[in-house]
Amino acid sequence: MSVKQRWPEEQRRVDEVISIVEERLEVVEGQVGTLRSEIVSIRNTFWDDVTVNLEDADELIETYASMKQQAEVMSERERNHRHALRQLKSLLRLKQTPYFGRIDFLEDGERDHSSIYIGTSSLMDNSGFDFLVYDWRAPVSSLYYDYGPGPARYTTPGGEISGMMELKRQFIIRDGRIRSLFDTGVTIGDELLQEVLGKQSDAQMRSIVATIQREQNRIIRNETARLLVVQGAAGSGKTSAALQRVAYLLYRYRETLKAEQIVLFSPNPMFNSYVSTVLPELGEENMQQTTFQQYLDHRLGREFAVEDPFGQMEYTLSAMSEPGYEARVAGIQYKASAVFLRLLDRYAGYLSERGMVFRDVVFRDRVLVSGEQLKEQFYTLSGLMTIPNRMVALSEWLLKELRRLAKKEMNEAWVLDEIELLDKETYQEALEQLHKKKTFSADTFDDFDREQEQLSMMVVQEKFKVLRKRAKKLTFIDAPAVYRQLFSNPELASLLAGEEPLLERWDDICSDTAERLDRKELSYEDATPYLYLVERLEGFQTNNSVRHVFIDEAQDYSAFQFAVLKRLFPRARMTVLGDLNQAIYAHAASENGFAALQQLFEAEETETIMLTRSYRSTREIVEFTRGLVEGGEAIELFNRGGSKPTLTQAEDTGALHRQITERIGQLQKEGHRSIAVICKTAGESREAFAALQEEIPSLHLISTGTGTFEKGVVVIPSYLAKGVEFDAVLLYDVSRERYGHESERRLFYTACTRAMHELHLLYTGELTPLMNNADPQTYEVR
Ligand SMILES: Nc1ncnc2c1ncn2[C@@H]1O[C@H](COP(=O)(O)OP(=O)(O)OP(=O)(O)O)[C@@H](O)[C@H]1O
Repeated sequence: MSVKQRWPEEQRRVDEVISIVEERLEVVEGQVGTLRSEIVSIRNTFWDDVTVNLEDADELIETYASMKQQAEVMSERERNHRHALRQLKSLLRLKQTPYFGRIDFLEDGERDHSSIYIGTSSLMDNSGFDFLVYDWRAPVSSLYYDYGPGPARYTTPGGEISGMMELKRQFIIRDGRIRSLFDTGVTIGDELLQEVLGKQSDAQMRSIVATIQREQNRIIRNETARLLVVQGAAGSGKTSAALQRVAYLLYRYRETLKAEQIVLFSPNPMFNSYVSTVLPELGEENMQQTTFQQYLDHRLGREFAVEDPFGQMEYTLSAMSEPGYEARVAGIQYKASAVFLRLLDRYAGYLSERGMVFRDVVFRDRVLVSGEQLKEQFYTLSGLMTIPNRMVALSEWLLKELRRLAKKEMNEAWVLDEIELLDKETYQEALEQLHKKKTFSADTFDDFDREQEQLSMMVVQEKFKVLRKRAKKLTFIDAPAVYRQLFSNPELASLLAGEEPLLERWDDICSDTAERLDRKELSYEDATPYLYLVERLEGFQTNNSVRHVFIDEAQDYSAFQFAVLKRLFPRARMTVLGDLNQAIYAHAASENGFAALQQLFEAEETETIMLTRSYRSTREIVEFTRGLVEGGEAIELFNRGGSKPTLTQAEDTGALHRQITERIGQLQKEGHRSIAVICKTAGESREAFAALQEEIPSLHLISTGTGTFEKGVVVIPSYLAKGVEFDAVLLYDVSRERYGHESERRLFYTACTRAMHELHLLYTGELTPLMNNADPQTYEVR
């Protein structure tokens, strides 16, 4: 029987499942309603049911027990309510699309095959014994992703099960109706994928559970690696695989792993909003999402104005003719490298013996304990102790000193003045304390002196509070000066450099760095090395509750960033996803792939998975874009046809804008919903926006401050388009003037690879040399 003839039979099953879903929905809706009113009622009558009596200790205990009991009842109801709501949402999803796949599997040793239907969550039949739908994350479901018809096997907690897959069927079901049905011979048939990929993009990323590819499934279900490195071409599904992996882990370890124990580091806040719907769509809570910059701001933002990566990017892209440009770029590369990391490690070793810089402890413009004294004391502590342990010991020493100095301070004139200014209550309080201590008696003739002493001590202690607090927080370490020392003492720097010579332009880098530090500015390239040094001195901050860290766009991370993250999350496994062809930051030029990261883990703890096939863009777009980068021929394309990218030369800027406006109008007519005009920098984006806005009133300008991903027509700087995609992309002015440097190749490639269905390049004047290696057959000149 052909697959089409199977259609009515399959639709009948869909109907049956949906009617069961509807029955369940009715029950769960009732439960949700009842629980909700119970919670409201408990909230309203909370105090009625609590016996409040605060008269004596016994009554107090009883009151406490009664409140606790009431609170427990409440939290149990709330838990049940949350659970019922989850069930409700999952049933609502099943009602629309109960499943997307079916496999018939004959297990070895069995006579009959079982039909396994796979959907976004499990559904049991009314007997409670059989699954009408299996969750896509169940062990048996991996058969669907890993095999086509033929011998197949899967792993369960109890061992491996093998057998024969007799059928593999895919469905597109919407609103309870089967829209398409395919039987496939190979792993996940191309037809379904064609259909999914051919669609217009959304403002938010979609889940890919119905069409996960075999190599992506290896990423999603990996449970062995401590460090899982995914290197994949643009559009190969790295982010998608990462998000489905989060959903998988939450399912697989549902007893022990909570969403807040998973952190995703993304390239920018807009990207966070772009991916934030995938997990809820799969019925899971979102993991924590952040950016590395947010972490830097949190750690260093109080002390410095910390430059963000986009500030640095704008500089590297637009300040080429400024004096000092080359030196700064060389500095950016050096300061991100493993060589500089080793230098800082050696510096920490050096500081262990000499060269630490401490701040004076100042009180009322007087130095109470000088930085020199602290330094002397620090180096009397045993060198066998780590620096952070010595700092703790130093802090204890300082606290003792402060106690001693406080006594001395009591005799200072300012203390008397302060006492006179004390208000009545404070005065009274001090006397009461004195009574309590029983040092004050009516018949002693030195009562006045004691009273004065007590008051003086109180005044001084109060003023010293802040000094003690600072001592505990180790603020006596002058970390900016320690870091600055490296850039103001050339002998020290070359001593530490050892056999790994410093840059030729070291002097320029030094003056630039020192000047910025003096202005309380921390450039992006200095921020993480500085933080790393601080942590080497104070001890690494750790977060022990996080179990999984995901780093997307990892090619943009430096050796330092990885080192900090590894130490920050000592109990976490890491999943790191990146594409070296999209390494757009200046520092990446000197980096050797993910080598710096891999060095942080044992080789046997690390697994690497390559994704070579690009799913985002049409065949024509991939044929063009892969010609732009070295090694691009290794990128495989998914055979989804479209039109060739176009290249148009405009006579002047006015003509360029007219062309873009026309092209956008046409694309909109063709039904494309998300269209991006990608410019190189923020400045260029503003120019383009100003020129195009009048003709295209719905145009949005995206800048670093944009927090949510916008649908529609947008103008966006290239580096912010990272990780996201659009139905159609227009590259604004691909002239030699804009993209004249080899160092911009990866940025250019990244911008072009954002296009799903249409890519148009426009320019004025001379064409960028970055197009030189593109095969002219792969694009159309218009
Ligand atoms: N197995 C799949 N089934 C359906 N769609 C997929 C699949 N894999 C990837 N895609 C789609 O391909 C597009 C690119 O995916 P994604 O953004 O995850 O790739 P990426 O490797 O992170 O890309 P980039 O590095 O260029 O940002 C998305 O639209 C995604 O939905």
